[in-house]
Amino acid sequence: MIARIHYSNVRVDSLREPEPEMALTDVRTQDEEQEREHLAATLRLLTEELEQLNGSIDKSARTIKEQKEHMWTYWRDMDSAEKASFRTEINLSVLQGDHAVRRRQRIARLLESPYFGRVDFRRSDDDAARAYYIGVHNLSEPGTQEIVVHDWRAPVSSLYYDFESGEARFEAPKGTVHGEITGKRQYKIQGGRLEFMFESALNIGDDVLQRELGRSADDKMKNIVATIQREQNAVIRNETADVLILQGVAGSGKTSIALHRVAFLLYRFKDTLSSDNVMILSPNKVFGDYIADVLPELGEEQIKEIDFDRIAGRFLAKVTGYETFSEQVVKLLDHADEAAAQRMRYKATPEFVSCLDAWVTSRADEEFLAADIESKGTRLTAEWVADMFHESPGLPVFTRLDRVANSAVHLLKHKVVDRGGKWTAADTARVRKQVDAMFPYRDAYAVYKAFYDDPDRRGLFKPLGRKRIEYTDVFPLIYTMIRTARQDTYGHIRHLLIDEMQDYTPVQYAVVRELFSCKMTILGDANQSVNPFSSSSLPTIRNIFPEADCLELCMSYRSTTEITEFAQNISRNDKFVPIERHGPPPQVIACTDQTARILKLIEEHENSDHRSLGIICKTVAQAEKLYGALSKAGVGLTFIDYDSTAFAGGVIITSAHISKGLEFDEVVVPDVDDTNYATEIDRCMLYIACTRAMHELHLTLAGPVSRFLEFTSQSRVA
Ligand SMILES: Nc1ncnc2c1ncn2[C@@H]1O[C@H](COP(=O)(O)OP(=O)(O)OP(=O)(O)O)[C@@H](O)[C@H]1O
Repeated sequence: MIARIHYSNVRVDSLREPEPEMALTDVRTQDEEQEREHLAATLRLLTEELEQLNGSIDKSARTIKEQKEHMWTYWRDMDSAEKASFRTEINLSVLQGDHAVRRRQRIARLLESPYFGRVDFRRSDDDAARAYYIGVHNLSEPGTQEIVVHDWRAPVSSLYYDFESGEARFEAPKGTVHGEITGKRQYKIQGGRLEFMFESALNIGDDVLQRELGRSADDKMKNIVATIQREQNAVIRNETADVLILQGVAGSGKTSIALHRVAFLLYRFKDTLSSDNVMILSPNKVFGDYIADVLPELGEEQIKEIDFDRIAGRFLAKVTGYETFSEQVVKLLDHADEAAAQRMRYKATPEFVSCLDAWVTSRADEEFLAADIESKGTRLTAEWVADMFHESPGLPVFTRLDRVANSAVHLLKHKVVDRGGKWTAADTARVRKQVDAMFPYRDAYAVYKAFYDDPDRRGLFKPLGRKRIEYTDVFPLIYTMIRTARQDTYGHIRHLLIDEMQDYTPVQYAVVRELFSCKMTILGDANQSVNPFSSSSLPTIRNIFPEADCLELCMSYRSTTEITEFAQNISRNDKFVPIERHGPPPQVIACTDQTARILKLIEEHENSDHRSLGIICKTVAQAEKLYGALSKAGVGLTFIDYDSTAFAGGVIITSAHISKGLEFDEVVVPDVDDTNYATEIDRCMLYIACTRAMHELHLTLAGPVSRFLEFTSQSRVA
């Protein structure tokens, strides 16, 4: 085995300098031959490791079974120390078994494709270059511990992503290693077979990237380790930022990169960070399902997910009913009433957060009125109460009131009992009532409501009937709850990912800051807001996190040049750099019977090589109606609405809002007439819908074309 591995770690300088009389094709053949042998040797090593792991997993299972049988047989005769020691032994065996199972999963992945790249690097203090093969996981030769495949996250692997031929360096644990890259190769290995190999002196070769981008969409997001680009690598490997803000145009790989960043951080800080300590704040459950495979593919456990609706549920379930974000978006798409828009705009500013914060915190000083507390002939003076209350100025007001009440109950109860009296639960309740009466508000809801009594703010709080508040009040109210009473936080989370950052307001960020005191990666695209009245711009988010590192991704990878240029005409972003990849131009199809035309597009799709088609309507109601019509015609398609939890392949029908973050080989956008797409929010939806397409985009309409598509007047088809 050792000899095989030594052979495979062939010194590449000998490969690079062919004998003068050798023809180039001979060198290529020789290179390919050596690569095939290297692959075969690596696969042998993996197979041996797999067999060994299978053996140790079987052994672990047998040991656990025997240990359990032994424990049950002698359980009665064991003392508690023996029982505890037995349990520890079994737990240890289970842990070892789990570890071996995880390792086996990694080996199985490597057997499928052991590596995707190689970089030949000569250290400055070395005469010859050495080949470093790079894959999804590490693989070492068991005898020598020599690394045969380097994990893509290892320090040396950054050479592959960051440098072209020539001078290069990487950060090793002992300091910077300088040297020279003498060659780079990329491989496509599938099912253990070398399908192709590229020599690439430059950055991760265009050829491989083009092949990857030209592929059909999967029903799950896939990992991109083989083709991570340099600017993306900078985001993934940033170890220093406590908060990292990533602004990226549609399709620039923000979500992919954020997940790869998590995998990198889990590897880099494996002693202090585990997947249990990382959470993603995602826009919805369908999106959560779509991204669910990326981390497991990279050999990491899936991370927990949360969304703002669930945070709202946790706080408000017992307080009040409330409108959800999606209900707000639906309402806005239906009809944006100016007064509601004004309320949203007002509550979407950083000034609103400061103003609410100042008002809530000053309530304790301005409105708490200490009074005597009396119970069963015993009394605590107002001075005592005031001293007690002012002893903890840093605590939220209701927590301070609780402290006063608890201390008062404690003291009074002792006095009464010392005198031979009795103290009951009703006495405790009476004391609490007296303390509560010293502050004019019963709870956070009352405090929040009173904030709008100020003449300047009248009319800005408008509940939706009894016991139901607008979405725009949900997070201000939760913020008030946090500022007025102690709340449980997500203390165990050490890294939080926030996707779709533009959709969250400063007060939502204020809530996040209170609940998560951890490092964060915040990503989004200002052009993909779904609520123009309350979206946050990059400068706004930067102001909320002044300590953040801000990075930007401008190259878009998802769509063909034709689709990205089309989408740019709907909503321009001058920083946008489309990748050079061509396909058919988007079609705007004017027709009298859109359903019939869409049925024809579905039929064409089913006869094509494409795997997914997204029919993206402006609203969920429109999607549901069209779903009914298409299903009636016998088409098999999946309707996704706000309650859906899973993302499937094939033909999908949904709304633009729900399609955020998803992608399809082909997209159909129905009803692109000027009644349906007329307002700013409609423009956002149209942009989101069009940018979901990877290879083909079709838009259908039956009336005058939307004002946002006037640029297509020359190219419409009937
Ligand atoms: N370096 C890369 N190599 C291969 N594919 C890439 C690369 N970067 C991005 N992609 C692909 O581009 C597509 C878009 O990626 P992703 O969904 O992460 O982008 P995004 O910026 O979050 O998009 P959006 O904001 O529009 O939802 C995906 O198919 C992803 O695999």
